[in-house]
Amino acid sequence: MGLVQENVRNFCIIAHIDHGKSTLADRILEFTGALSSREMEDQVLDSMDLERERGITIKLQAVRLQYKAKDGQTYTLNLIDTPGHVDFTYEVSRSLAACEGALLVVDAAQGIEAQTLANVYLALDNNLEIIPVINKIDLPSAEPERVKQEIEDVIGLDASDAILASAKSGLGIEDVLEAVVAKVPPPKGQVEEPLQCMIFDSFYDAYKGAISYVRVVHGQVKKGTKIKMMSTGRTFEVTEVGVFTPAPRQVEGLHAGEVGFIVASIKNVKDTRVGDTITDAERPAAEPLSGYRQVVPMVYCGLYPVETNQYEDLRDALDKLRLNDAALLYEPETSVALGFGFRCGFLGLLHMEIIQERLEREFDLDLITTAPSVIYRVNQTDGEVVMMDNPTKLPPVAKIESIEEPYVKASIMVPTDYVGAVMELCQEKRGTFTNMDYIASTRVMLTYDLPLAEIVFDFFDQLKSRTKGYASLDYELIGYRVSQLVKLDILLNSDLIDAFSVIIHKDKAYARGRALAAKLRTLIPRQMFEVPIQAVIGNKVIARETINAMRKNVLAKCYGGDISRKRKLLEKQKEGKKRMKQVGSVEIPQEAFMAVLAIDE
Ligand SMILES: Nc1nc2c(ncn2[C@@H]2O[C@H](COP(=O)(O)OP(=O)(O)OP(=O)(O)O)[C@@H](O)[C@H]2O)c(=O)[nH]1
Repeated sequence: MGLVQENVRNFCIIAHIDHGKSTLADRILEFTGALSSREMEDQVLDSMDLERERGITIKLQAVRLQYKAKDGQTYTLNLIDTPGHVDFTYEVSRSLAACEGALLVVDAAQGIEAQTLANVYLALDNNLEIIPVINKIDLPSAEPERVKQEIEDVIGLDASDAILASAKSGLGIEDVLEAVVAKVPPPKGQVEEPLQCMIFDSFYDAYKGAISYVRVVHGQVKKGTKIKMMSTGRTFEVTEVGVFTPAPRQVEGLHAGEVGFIVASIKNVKDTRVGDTITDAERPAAEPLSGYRQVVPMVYCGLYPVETNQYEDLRDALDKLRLNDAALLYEPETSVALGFGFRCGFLGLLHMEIIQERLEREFDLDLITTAPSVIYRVNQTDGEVVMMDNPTKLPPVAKIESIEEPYVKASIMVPTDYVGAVMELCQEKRGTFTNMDYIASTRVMLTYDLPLAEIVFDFFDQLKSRTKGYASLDYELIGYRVSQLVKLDILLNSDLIDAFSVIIHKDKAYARGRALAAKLRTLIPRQMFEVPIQAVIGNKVIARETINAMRKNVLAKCYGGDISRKRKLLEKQKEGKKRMKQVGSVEIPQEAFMAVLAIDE
């Protein structure tokens, strides 16, 4: 097998979002003849519709390519795609662990960004050979020399022979492939040893069940092998092994050092957890590969159907999405205001938005989403510690000793001109300054400890708008800290609307309560009677607004008028109704539930 492994190269592409990772991957596929240019009309590696629309990579994939190098030999290249967004860092780290090398793509006009660095550190942790590629050199604003210098200064990599490329025009692609062959080491594993494969991604196929993308580290796997998932102990029989070229193609077997997929009539992606080790059930490895961890959702929100009769449909839709997304969590919950729905857990805000959009678009559901919340740790006076993902579940004040909230270490990279703006924002968001590093002379890396809850609100949007889009952000969880937190409730017509409740820092509660009450007054239409809106903390009312009673009946002016006009009006009202939720005695439009998020302080 030695000879085969010698000619295998497993590599991935790491980059900040939009620096051209997918475009470069497409060019590589095209160059190696895996796809004709006609097939390249759409970017291939980003396959989901939503991904294409948002221009981001959500699911990573692996493609096997044959490349005839200038040395006359043919190499098997496995290109593993990685997601570019901070929500999916764990998936990035697993796909890196499946490789020996990484192309570090940096935009020649933008230079290094926060996620470039984050990904480079992940790659270094995994001992990957890093090949710098400076992309978009066709742009008039490209400054490859400055970017080279940045790579050397900031990352400490030798960038003197960084490849200059334009994924758009196809320039430098052969140089990239030659560098992969020359610099990325071949895989080392032993075919004779017991099987150890790492799952770096999985997806659900309606006919074949859950399919695992794997890197075989030691041993071999083929059709008929009885495999065991080392984190759960569950066993399955392999029905198919194969590779993507990018079309799926069955192969005889996968051996140490190779990358491919395994099908084994697995009903649920929960059994093919990213990071888990697959071994041979009859000759198991002594230990799993290192680095596996279970992904934990960081952000929770309630999802409720606007029409109560869509509850079952919502459950079915979540079941279906979950098949393909092991990171999505949900459990039934009931809200006094909204009825039956689900509490859902997500990796981050982007993940949450993607799931919401898919539910509405692919499953045609009308949803109400409650404000996202992080998980708080409540230390009760009786000594019990409760993890709480829903503000309505907060124990009564008398039972609370203290509340802790999750904190992140945020790294923000920004041109020096905007340092003041970023510091001001971090201050407003209760951040604690920890560090500032100059990167070249024009840019700065700021580090802050920030409450995750503040990032979850509108931090990223604010950061972008206050720096004209120049700042980039990366963050990682660093633990829990005690904070002065209170629960802010909203009463409509004296009824507590649980879906509006939020946990918030004491110092911000008054401003938020006032703003929220004022906002709701503009969003909730007049009813037949006067509706008071109150923001309360505990028993204390901190803000009050009033929605005046409706004066006219819409139909009143139609009496005696022509019938079609009347019908039109009724239709219109019905349309409007669809987006309304009857809560107690008041009708609340869908936007109101998200308004909690959109308040500027
Ligand atoms: N001018 C120019 N534009 C490029 C080049 N490479 C990529 N782009 C453009 O840059 C944008 C982002 O490219 P993508 O390949 O989607 O970026 P990405 O890094 O894959 O982004 P994610 O998949 O979201 O991580 C697209 O509009 C590309 O057309 C290049 O060499 N030159």
